[in-house]
Amino acid sequence: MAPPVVSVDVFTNTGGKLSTTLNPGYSKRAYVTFFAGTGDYVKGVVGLAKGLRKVKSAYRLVVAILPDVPEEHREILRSQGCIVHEIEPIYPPENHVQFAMAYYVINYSKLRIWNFEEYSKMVYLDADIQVFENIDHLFDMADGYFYAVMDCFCEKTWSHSAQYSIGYCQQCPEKVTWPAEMGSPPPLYFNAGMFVYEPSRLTYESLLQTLRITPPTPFAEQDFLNMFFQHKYKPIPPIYNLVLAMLWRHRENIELEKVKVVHYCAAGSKPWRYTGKEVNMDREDIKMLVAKWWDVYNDESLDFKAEDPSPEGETFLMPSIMASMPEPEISYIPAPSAA
Ligand SMILES: O=c1ccn([C@@H]2O[C@H](COP(=O)(O)OP(=O)(O)O)[C@@H](O)[C@H]2O)c(=O)[nH]1
Ligand SMILES: OC[C@H]1O[C@H](O[C@@H]2[C@@H](O)[C@H](O)[C@@H](O)[C@H](O)[C@@H]2O)[C@H](O)[C@@H](O)[C@H]1O
Ligand SMILES: [Mn+2]
Repeated sequence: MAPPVVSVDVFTNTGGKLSTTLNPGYSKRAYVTFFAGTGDYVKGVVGLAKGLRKVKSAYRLVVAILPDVPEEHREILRSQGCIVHEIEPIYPPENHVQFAMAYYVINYSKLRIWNFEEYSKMVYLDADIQVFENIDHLFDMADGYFYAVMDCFCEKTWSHSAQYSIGYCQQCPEKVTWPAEMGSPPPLYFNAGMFVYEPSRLTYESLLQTLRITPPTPFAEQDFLNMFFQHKYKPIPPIYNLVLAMLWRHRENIELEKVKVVHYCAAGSKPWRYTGKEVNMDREDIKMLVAKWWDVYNDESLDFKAEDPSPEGETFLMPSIMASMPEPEISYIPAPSAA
């Protein structure tokens, strides 16, 4: 049976402008990405900021950064119109698990973005994502759910898993059916490089509480979020997060010309590190998508200019000054339950 993918087509895209005028509450929306380290991921964030500008997104890009990001990189991001928001790292409980990629350990820090309560809804995008068409309509989806795109289990990064060992993938569940002796098939599993969520102090506290008693697993915060939001998860179509391996694993599930969001997550595909040498990287579709990323990154007309009409009529100076202040230490008093 095909998975119950939510259709997003029903939403008319007003670019957010109209909705903002009609309902001031809509101004509490933003895109958010995560950025750590001294390395070249800063290029990914700059590319993403320019990509969102190119598609005329009505909302700002907040960059949740770890303390290790050097000042010069923070300045580059501010000069590209981003709201730089420092967060403290979050570490998983002590354990000897092997992450699918060693650096995934820092990704638990992503959980801090649930504490961004100045926004009512946010769309999270990895720094290795590019947005080629406006996706502001994602903010109009019903509250109360966690929206993301289903992942693929076919790449070697999944070799630790039961799914991989029997050749099962949720993208083609008929090809290898889940054997009865292995119990019920695993619940739908999303890729955590892109998701739509609602910041909430309560959810944030609960995420941190739960993490304390949850041993880490190979896909780090992605596994954790899948477990935590299992019953709130609603799959959205793969055009909102094209995990590149889908192009050679499940080509029949992808209409490339309709893809709005590309996630350069396959080994060797980060555009700013691309050499074309790794397996599958010499494909024409990959070369085309990497070239499209560079077109946006190199386009000087997409650089932020202070005189640009700011999304939502906000001034650009105020929020970035405020956002770069450390998070206040608030001790949370739970609100009385409505029941
Ligand atoms: O040195 C790093 C590594 C990762 N990231 C952030 O963490 C995300 C997740 O890592 P990555 O996208 O490399 O994982 P993949 O999607 O390739 O599995 C990146 O997109 C960045 O937002 C970062 O800022 N610096
Ligand atoms: O820390 C866990 C990470 O896991 C994810 O990785 C992907 C990616 O590594 C692909 O190459 C795999 O093939 C795919 O299946 C896998 O889920 C997210 O993209 C990233 O944002 C982050 O959450
Ligand atoms: Mn990624």
